[in-house]
Amino acid sequence: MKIAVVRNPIAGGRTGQRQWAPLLAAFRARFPDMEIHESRSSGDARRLACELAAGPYDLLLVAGGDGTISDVVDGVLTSSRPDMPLAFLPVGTGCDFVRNFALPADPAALADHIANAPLRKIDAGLLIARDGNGSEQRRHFANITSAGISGEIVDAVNAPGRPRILNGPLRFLVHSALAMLRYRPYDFEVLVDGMLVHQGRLALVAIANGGWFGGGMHITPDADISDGMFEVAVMREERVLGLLNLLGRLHSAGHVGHPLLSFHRARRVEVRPRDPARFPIEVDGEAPIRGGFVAEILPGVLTVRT
Ligand SMILES: Nc1ncnc2c1ncn2[C@@H]1O[C@H](COP(=O)(O)OP(=O)(O)OP(=O)(O)O)[C@@H](O)[C@H]1O
Repeated sequence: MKIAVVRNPIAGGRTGQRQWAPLLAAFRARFPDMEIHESRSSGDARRLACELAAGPYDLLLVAGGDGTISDVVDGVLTSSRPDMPLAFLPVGTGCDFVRNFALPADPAALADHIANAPLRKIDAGLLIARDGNGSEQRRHFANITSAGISGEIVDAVNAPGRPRILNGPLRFLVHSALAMLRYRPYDFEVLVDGMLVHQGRLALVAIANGGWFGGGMHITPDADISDGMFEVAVMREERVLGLLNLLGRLHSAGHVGHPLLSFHRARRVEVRPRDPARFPIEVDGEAPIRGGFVAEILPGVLTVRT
């Protein structure tokens, strides 16, 4: 099997560096001809994946976190070979997307698993957004697109130019707390397959292919990456304390059944904010866009070996 690895050398920070050496050794032992290609800047994994998908490979192995997987998925799906098989080496801070697969933690076991796993098809999402100038942006995503307080947190965590005194989970925690202190609910409409399911003040809407975001928060426990549908969670909490309480329950999925939450299944979701300029969207843990958007499920477009 001819394998090209797309590696983000900064994914996971110092922990990611430590995880990489044993992974590399185990995969080199299993696949001696494996090639390694490193992303050079933010978003560069997208270019690499697009180029490598057109190359003589049987598999692209993504070594990175959710942002890297998202870039690679967008690169492959916009390449000349969108059915290029993908597999994942989790080296990141949150690594939420890979939680949808029961991957072995041990590097040698993971290499064996990938060598023997069958190819299968899973869904991906397509985000279509309009920026302040009205120009359209399209972006594929692997896991979850969400907007509201989550967009604000991810925006703050990833903001360029912020001193990186804090790293990894602690950085996420501090920025979450700061975003909560500043919290004002967002005013928007959510349409699910053309039906208005909410209009007014919301904390968060999550449009999910997979089940987890925010480093292990099980926001959409019923999400299935191969059912051809999004699972949509709408959170209507307006008070900071109530929101903290709800977010605190997410890791154990203890939010399900809460009166201020509703879940929907859909192929197409439209989100229309009253104030697009104050409306950060996060896509697979990155915050590239602001404003209103449409998300469409693309059933079975990704080929994975997991
Ligand atoms: N060479 C590079 N230099 C700087 N940034 C890079 C480079 N390569 C990729 N990136 C960017 O690094 C960011 C973080 O990557 P990634 O999301 O994979 O890791 P993570 O944040 O540690 O993990 P997770 O998203 O699972 O929490 C992404 O926005 C990606 O575009």
